[in-house]
Amino acid sequence: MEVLKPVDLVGDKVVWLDTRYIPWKEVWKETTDYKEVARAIKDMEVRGAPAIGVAAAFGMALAALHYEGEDVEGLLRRLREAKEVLANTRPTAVNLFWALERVMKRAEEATRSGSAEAVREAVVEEARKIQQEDIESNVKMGKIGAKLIEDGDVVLTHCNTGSLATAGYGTALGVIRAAWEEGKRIEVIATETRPLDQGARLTVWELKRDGIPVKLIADTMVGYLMSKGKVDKVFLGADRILLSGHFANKIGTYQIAVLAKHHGVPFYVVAPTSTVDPKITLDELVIEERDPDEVRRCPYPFEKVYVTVRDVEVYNPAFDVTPPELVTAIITERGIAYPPFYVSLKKLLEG
Ligand SMILES: CSC[C@H]1O[C@H](OP(=O)(O)O)[C@H](O)[C@@H]1O
Repeated sequence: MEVLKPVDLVGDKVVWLDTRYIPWKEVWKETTDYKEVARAIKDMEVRGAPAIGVAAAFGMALAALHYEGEDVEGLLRRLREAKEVLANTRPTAVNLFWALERVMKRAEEATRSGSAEAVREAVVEEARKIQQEDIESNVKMGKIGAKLIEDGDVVLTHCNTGSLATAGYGTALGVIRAAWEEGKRIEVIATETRPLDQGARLTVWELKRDGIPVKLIADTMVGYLMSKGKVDKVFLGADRILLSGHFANKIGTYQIAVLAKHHGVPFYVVAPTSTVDPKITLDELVIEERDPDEVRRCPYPFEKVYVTVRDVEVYNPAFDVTPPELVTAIITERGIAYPPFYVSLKKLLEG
């Protein structure tokens, strides 16, 4: 199945697909400037927790490759500046911060060699490893999660968790792809996922390319379809998972989880262990608030079209938090975590 790498490091450039134009057209961009990579993450040209981690790592690679001096201290200063800029793009997906820490740690370890060239090579190598590990974990999660899908299932998914949100193949969509590739005749129900329509624009586009049957619904239709027995299982992604099993994901996830619990529909989260954050507690979890105009307007590139009165006040949290009691299981590349999650997730992290 053809999957896209939404962001890649090609020579000394970062190349990415501006997903805001999908499904109308594929607009590819490139830059040698880490600040431009940061802007692309902030503007959600590159989006999806794993993909923004990979993009941030490649941003650090640009900072290293385009630092002209040969003094190691100067190069480390440049990398710390880049890390700060990239870390200030979006606050919720832990993959971004985990990737930046990993690349910075590798750079500092490489200074023992004393040469700026060794530091540059180490940074590029670590960024590529992060990309490759994400692709490999997507495929492993796909195989593990596909066992939970039966032939004939109708699977609901929310937002976009495919190869436009990861280094390739996808998390929840990776599970759906794997089940399809195993010959299971499934059908997907994709929610539109207002206000930026990642489901209507990206998930539908990906599944159509894969030839996987998909029906698009408005976010408001989930409860009705579950009440009519039209949904067999829910599979969706995550941006940050706590050891308690609480997880942040695209706004609208929590209400789907409540409806799934009420209607006895199994509710599965699919995410690599790099999305689990063992360091913070629930009250430290930051939910990104985005531009109110995203709710007042159509999504890019029709953002000049308002769907309401221009000065209406707005709430625009980009994510919500779902409690563990609403989660059937969490599928990772290391295995499936079942409640109690503070035990099962810890065990998976300890490998
Ligand atoms: C595998 S993507 C995980 C996660 O990231 C998305 O957020 P966004 O589109 O704002 O970057 C969404 O919450 C997905 O479930």
